[in-house]
Amino acid sequence: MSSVLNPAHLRLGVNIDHVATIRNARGGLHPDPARAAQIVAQAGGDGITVHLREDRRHIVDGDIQRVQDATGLPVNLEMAATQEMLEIALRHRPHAACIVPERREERTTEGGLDAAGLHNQLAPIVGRLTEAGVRVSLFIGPEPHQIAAAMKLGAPVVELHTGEYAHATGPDVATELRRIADMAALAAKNGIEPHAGHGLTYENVQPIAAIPQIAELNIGHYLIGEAIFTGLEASIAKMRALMDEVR
Ligand SMILES: CC(=O)[C@@H](O)[C@H](O)COP(=O)(O)O
Ligand SMILES: NCC(=O)COP(=O)(O)O
Repeated sequence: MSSVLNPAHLRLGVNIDHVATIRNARGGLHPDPARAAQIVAQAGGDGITVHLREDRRHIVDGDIQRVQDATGLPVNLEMAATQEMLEIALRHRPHAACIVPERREERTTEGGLDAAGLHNQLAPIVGRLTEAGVRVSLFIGPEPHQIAAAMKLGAPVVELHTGEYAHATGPDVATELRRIADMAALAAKNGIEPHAGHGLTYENVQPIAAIPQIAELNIGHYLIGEAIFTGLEASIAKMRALMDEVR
């Protein structure tokens, strides 16, 4: 059976950006994101995610190759839809590239990509990456018109932004969860592999992990934060166990 319809194993991509945030606080080499990637592999992570931001606030250009060389795990490069990032992605040819919206002044990626409104800007980027053998993903909000736009662009993957779910309280939690579940089902029905991520924690991961069509979660900030207290291997193992409990 296709992995879109029944992903046997919910993959965990670990975003190691914030290892670089700590490194950059002192401008040296420690802690090294490449070493973090090796620990992700030891801990049973299925992939490494890095977001090369235009302002290089965490991962920097030289990290990409070092992270790619550190393990045999697939690397998912998150990138803005710019010529500069396209050239970098084509040079490194990661397993996957997830196109994300970026605003320099934002604290984090606050919403999804407007794949519908940016069709003309995204189409050549999706095309060039696809030709280069890179699996393209679009980081979108859980909205039907964004799934339709991803279909029109021929993206094989969408990553549903879980930030609004993660920040919701009271009855809004169920509403946000339903939006994500419905859009995961819609994506899968249309042959697009749904992933999810942003703001996921030990407390909120299980309802998302239980959505049967979702094939991969990308989790970063919380895992790196927990690693300060328990170690990176232990924080990943605990997240993995929580995901496995519901699949
Ligand atoms: C797109 C996304 O969600 C990630 O890139 C992740 O959150 C990285 O951290 P910052 O958003 O804090 O840069
Ligand atoms: N695409 C989401 C991601 O990579 C991790 O987001 P977060 O867990 O750092 O919020």
